[in-house]
Amino acid sequence: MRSSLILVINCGSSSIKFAVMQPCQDSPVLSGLAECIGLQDARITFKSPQTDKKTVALTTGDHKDALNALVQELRDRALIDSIGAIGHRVAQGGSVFAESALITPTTIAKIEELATLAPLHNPANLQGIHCALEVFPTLLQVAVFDTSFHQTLTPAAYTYAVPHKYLREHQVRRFGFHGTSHKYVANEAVKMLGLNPDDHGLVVAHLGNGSSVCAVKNGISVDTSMGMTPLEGLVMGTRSGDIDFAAVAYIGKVTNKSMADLEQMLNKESGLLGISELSSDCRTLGEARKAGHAGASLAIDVFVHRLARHIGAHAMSLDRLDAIIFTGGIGENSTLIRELTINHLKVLGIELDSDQNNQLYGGRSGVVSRGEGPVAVVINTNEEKMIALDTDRIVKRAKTA
Ligand SMILES: Nc1ncnc2c1ncn2[C@@H]1O[C@H](COP(=O)(O)OP(=O)(O)O)[C@@H](O)[C@H]1O
Ligand SMILES: CC(=O)OP(=O)(O)O
Ligand SMILES: [Mg+2]
Repeated sequence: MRSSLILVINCGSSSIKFAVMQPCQDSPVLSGLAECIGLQDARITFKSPQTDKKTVALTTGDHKDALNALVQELRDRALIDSIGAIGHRVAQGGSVFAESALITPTTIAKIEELATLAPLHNPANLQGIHCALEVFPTLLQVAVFDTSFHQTLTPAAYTYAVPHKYLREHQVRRFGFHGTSHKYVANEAVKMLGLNPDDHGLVVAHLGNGSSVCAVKNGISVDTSMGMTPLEGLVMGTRSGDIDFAAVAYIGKVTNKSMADLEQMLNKESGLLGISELSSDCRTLGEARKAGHAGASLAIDVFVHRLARHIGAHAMSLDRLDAIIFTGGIGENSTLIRELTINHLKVLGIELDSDQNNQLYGGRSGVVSRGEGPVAVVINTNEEKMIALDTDRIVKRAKTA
């Protein structure tokens, strides 16, 4: 397996996910999660199918420190020489990148230009790219964009109702995110449910720290809830999702907050965390709700209400509705969020199968509804596999060009 492994890097601002993949396999040979990047107690945890979890404290806690710890682990496991290429998740590819791209100085310059359109994500993604170029200077590297899958949105779906010159002159439009995940689970759903690849309609709910809904018609994204940046749409861990801009302007006026403060408030202090005044983590909120915490209860109710509303709205962008798919950390594991959401979907003819729902978490997928109508399904996403496959394809193309 010499030089046949792909290192997948998904760099966030405070965490980095790594996976060492064989492109055609579902499970990683090694996975890693660096947490609390930039903070004092930064650490990295490694997992492989053969060994127990191993956690190492990071010295400086920055992105480069985490990558160096990963390199050491790859050396210790004699995997370092088998890494043939690196795939990076990049959130915002704008209208520039309709597909994954080989990382070159031009690609980096374009990703830098697009950073204002995904301020929480692209700068962190770029840090990962720069560090990886330093640490692995001889390997080909590929950027895989969240936005590529949504390049099929029509102008009706991506245009904001603001003066058109802002789209013409400044690219102000909806792009959508989580495309790698939406594409993967939609494809899995077609296989799992035996749907016709040329005649199906799905609504995918990717629910993680960032969450979005996508309407997929015959394998193609036709609508999605995130917009120009990953702030629009659903309620998220710390992001508000949809909000009346006049409400934000009013908050700015009564608190003297600047535009930058307001952006920070909507991205980092809102969502589940902002409503509950407790946590952004759905697990913590589920437990607190059971214990009678009013803020946690309200946060979950608002999350579910918004999610059900977006699922219903996205169904209207399809010609037929075969299935609603739950994926991402919350979608795959929270039986509570699925139960509450499916109970909101009666108008669509979807009825919860409680027994099935309560059994699907921790990596198990399947149908969680009953009856004749569209089905509700849990499918585990695998962005790492998609990134590895695309990286492999782009690198092979570059080598034969
Ligand atoms: N067993 C669980 N029950 C409920 N929520 C869970 C469970 N496991 C993970 N989650 C939630 O999933 C979310 C993180 O999802 P994930 O997809 O890993 O995030 P990211 O967007 O960072 O990739 C958190 O809100 C976490 O609480
Ligand atoms: C685009 C986005 O929201 O990504 P994440 O879920 O990783 O925050
Ligand atoms: Mg995610």
